[in-house]
Amino acid sequence: MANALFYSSPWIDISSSVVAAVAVYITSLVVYRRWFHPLAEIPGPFWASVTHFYIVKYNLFSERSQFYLQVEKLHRKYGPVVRISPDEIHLADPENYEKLHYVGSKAPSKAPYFYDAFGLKIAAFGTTSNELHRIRRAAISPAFSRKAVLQLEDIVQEKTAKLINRIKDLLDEGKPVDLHHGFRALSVDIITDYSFDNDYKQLDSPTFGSDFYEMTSELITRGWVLQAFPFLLPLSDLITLPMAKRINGALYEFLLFRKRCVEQIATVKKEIDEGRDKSKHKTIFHQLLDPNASEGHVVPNVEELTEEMFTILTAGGETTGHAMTMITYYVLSNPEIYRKLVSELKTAFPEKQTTFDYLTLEKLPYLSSVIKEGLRLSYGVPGRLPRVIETPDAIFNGYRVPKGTTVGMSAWMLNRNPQNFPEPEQFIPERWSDPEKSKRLENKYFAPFGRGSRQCVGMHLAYLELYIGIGSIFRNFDRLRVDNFGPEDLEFDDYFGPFFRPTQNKFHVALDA
Ligand code: HEM
Repeated sequence: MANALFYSSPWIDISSSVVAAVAVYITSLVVYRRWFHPLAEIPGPFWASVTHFYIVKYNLFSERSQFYLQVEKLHRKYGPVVRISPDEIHLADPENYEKLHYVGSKAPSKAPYFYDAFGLKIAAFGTTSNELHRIRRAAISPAFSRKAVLQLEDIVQEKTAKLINRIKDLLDEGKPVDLHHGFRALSVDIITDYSFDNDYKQLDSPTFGSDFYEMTSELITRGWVLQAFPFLLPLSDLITLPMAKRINGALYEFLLFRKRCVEQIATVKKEIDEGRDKSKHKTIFHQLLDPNASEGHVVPNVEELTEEMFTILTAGGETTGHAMTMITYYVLSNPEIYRKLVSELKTAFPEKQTTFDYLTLEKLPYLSSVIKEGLRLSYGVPGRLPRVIETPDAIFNGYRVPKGTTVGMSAWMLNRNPQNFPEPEQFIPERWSDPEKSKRLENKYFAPFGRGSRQCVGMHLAYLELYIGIGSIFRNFDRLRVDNFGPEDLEFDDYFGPFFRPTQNKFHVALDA
């Protein structure tokens, strides 16, 4: 009797029907995605063709976030075009880079599923609409032109001299110097001085502001969580400072940092509006708030300013600091390269001095080759930059790819292509010494700052910092050695930028005996 009741329960009938309907839906979806989808012909693993969780698995549920390495393995197995999710493909052939990254209203746009997770939808970096990007980019570009950036040279010189003095003091005391954090402190102090005329003084901190780096590293990992579960994004906006304090220390520090940015923006804007501004130099704000900054310049509102500033502070610190760290590591690990670089700098600047002018530095051929090779091997943004095809069809290596498909290429693969960079894992500045060959590589096969309309806006500033930072270090110190850091410590996780684990040794230098 009880069994009869059980079997005839309407709830059981409904739930069985729901389960059956879900099973039919999932099966049909899998069959469609794998065999009937417009990308069905594109090779790749079965699971990648049927579910987006193929990528999520590598980003979130693996020991390390190294999907960029998995993509490399897939290309080795399946060829130059690989399907990495139901509606996304990845390309390995460098010839495709300029088909994907160019200037124009029909150029592939940034993929919303990927970039919305950064929570910066109205900033030049985060916006996925080409039209909105054109407006946002026009607002910030004048502040980062080569001309505008050259006016900043004094700031870069002053901060670099400060770092050099800190290094000298520590070496005199017989202590190793933490250049992993030292270079990041340099970039953060430069960008905050440039932005607010008020730097974060990380170069004065005994640890070079390592807590700021720890906070960024801890929080950056959450980007992939928000990408996998986008419904969490609006919820994360509801977290207040007191709530964050209870939930997670890094989150609390991050919200404080964001609050501080907003307050600084409000103060600077008010001072400029009321004519009380006493800045020592023209900041990014002066540029952004000046309606005559450039033709057609639209002054951003406070919300837009906040997002732009926040992007600039986070994009401008870690990337350049990381490149300087890697360049210094590779030079010190190769005695012949170290000797050649120091010799070129000594010839150009016979006297030891505190400032080394940029216009002279950027003309030094060996230093330029060292910087290019360092940018190649530091992989500023190592993983793919996913773009959505905006034209009816695109063709990559013979495969027809319809409008709306997400297509990506990565610096990790581009910079290690053995046809363009033989012995790709070796640091060989000489590969850039022939001007014609170097130009060909730079024009077509090398894009550390991206390419096209979404190319890095901070590129001129980054070069200014790299030339002055690297030039000053190696003109001042010709007897450094790497301290307790080896090739195994170079392995990184991809959280849009390359990040090292807390357990890995950080790059330190000491005086050679
Ligand atoms: C060595 C240093 C740097 C490297 C390797 C680098 C690399 C890149 C790359 C690859 C992109 C394209 C990202 C994408 O398509 O999603 C990018 C964009 C961007 N970078 Fe940099 N960057 C560096 C320094 C800087 C600096 C110093 C700043 C700040 C002033 C900055 C601000 C930005 C911004 C705002 C964008 C977005 C541009 C847009 O979409 O219009 N970067 N960067």
